[in-house]
Amino acid sequence: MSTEGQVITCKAAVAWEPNKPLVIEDVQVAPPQAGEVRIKILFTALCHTDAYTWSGKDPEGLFPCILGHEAAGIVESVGEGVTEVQPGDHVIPCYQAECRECKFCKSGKTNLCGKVRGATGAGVMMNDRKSRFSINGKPIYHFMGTSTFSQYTVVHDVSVAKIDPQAPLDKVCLLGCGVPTGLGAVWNTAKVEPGSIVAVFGLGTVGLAVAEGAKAAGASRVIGIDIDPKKFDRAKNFGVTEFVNPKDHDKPIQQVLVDLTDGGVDYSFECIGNVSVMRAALECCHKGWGTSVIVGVAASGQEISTRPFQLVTGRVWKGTAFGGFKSRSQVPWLVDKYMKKEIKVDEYVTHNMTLGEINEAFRYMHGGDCLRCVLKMQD
Ligand SMILES: NC(=O)C1=CN([C@@H]2O[C@H](COP(=O)(O)OP(=O)(O)OC[C@H]3O[C@@H](n4cnc5c(N)ncnc54)[C@H](O)[C@@H]3O)[C@@H](O)[C@H]2O)C=CC1
Ligand SMILES: N[C@@H](CCC(=O)N[C@@H](CSC=O)C(=O)NCC(=O)O)C(=O)O
Ligand SMILES: [Zn+2]
Ligand SMILES: [Zn+2]
Repeated sequence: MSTEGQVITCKAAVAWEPNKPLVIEDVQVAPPQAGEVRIKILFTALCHTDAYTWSGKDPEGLFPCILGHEAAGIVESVGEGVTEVQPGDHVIPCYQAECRECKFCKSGKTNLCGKVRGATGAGVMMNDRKSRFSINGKPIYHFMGTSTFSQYTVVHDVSVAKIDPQAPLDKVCLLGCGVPTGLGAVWNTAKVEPGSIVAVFGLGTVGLAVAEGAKAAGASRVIGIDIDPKKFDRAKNFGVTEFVNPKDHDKPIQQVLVDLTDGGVDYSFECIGNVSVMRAALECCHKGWGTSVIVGVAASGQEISTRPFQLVTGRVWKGTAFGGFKSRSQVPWLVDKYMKKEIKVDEYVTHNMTLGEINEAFRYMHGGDCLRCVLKMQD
């Protein structure tokens, strides 16, 4: 029986308050309005950014909300005026929209899109500035324009990437955030050249994807830095050629790296969200040209600092969101690359669980062995 035009009641994990366990609730999901798409979510992974907002440290965090932004599913119904997807299409919801019409999209200089960002940051849909989620009439905020910890979600049409229907959704859900972020930080933001020396701070999913991207770009050395020595063995499979544990050294880690590389690395990537490490990542770069890319998300109130002399003498400090990928245009391309075995995805999935086990899944995520935990969303 078609559910088009009907309110759907389904299960979702609701964050009622910061840091309190998520609660599986029966949630009412309203039909999509003009320019909106309702998606049946089949699989979602957990990302550290979900945990960050849940912790209460995200200045944009609103409660109660439905978190989640790394997922894949099938279009259930579309609102008026939606032309690029239809019911039955396999899709990845994209927290970074791409409208192709706004000043940002037309600039050719960024993957950021301005069309719906104001609404997604306020936890509502652009049309009427209201939520499509409610529990017995009480509105529940959206998150990052995706809210994939729900069996059904409503997103803006500019936030939907249509993908190859043959692609396994329990794997390609990862292409909604962490893996593209690392690959794109190397390919789009830094534009690493063959022969470069690269330093990757933090060997979680994002850092490993940076290493994978650097290897593919022809880097001569990929130095992985992590305080957890358990990370090193696995990282070799993703392209890391050398390991440094800051705990093994008395000197500041930037000095250790400068000494190891005859003056500094060509490119560094901070994939942790720690502002002291961001400084070290900049200062381990080679004088005259070294570029450091901030990928990690630091909490509200945190600030970066360095001596301006570091920049005067030619080092460059950059940041990246979703690895600079244009979501609707390039996520399908990434799925195709995965299908052709040109990029890894399966290797990042270390745990598979269900929506009902989501609190336990977050505990695994914070444990050292987990890269990505994928939740099966439907019963
Ligand atoms: N800019 C963007 O578009 C995106 C940013 N992120 C952010 O990227 C960051 C990394 O994400 P994941 O890889 O999933 O996290 P993760 O927690 O799996 O990996 C972080 C790694 O850093 C290591 N680490 C922690 N403190 C360290 C220190 N002081 N020195 C060296 N290593 C240290 C940990 O042992 C861990 O291996 C998070 O902050 C996340 O929010 C995630 C996705 C997109
Ligand atoms: N609301 C947060 C923003 C955190 C942030 O920087 N998010 C990244 C994506 S992290 C994904 O896992 C991003 O792409 N930012 C660009 C954007 O438009 O949000 C805060 O204020 O700290
Ligand atoms: Zn993420
Ligand atoms: Zn746009």
